[in-house]
Amino acid sequence: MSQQMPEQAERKNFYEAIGGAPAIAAMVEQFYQRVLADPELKDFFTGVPMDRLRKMQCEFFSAALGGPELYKGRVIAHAHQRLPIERKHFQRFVDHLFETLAGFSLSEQDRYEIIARINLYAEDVIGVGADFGD
Ligand code: HEM
Repeated sequence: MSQQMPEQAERKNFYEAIGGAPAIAAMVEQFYQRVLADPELKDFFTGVPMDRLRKMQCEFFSAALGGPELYKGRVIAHAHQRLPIERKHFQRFVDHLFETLAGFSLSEQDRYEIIARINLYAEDVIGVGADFGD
């Protein structure tokens, strides 16, 4: 095989691509500025200690993007189980993440791949405490 795809052949380490721990911290900071400025989302965070949440999110994103930090927070489903988060809230949250990532050294494809990873948690976050339908 003469053709190789060095970056695509293995699961890409986005943690390195984005610029490691300092970039993750800056990204999380900018991300929550957006989330807390969103009238559809900000009320979810009333009374939440944001310093702890930012720290937890730094750990979470580092781990999710292939970095060395361990996520030491609660299981994602447990952390959100009392919150009435609907799909539309989740979508806005992810849209803010996508927009925030645009300010970092990632291609558009990288950003879509990161969003795809984060979307894996949708069912853990949405509706656990909101929708007892059927
Ligand atoms: C994939 C999407 C999401 C991920 C990966 C995520 C991740 C996290 C993490 C790591 C924590 C900290 C857990 C801990 O304190 O141990 C947390 C807490 C929290 N998240 Fe999310 N989250 C997501 C979506 C959302 C959405 C859509 C909302 C609301 C619109 C939301 C609202 C909150 C709130 C209010 C807390 C604090 C809960 C508390 O301290 O009781 N999250 N989330």
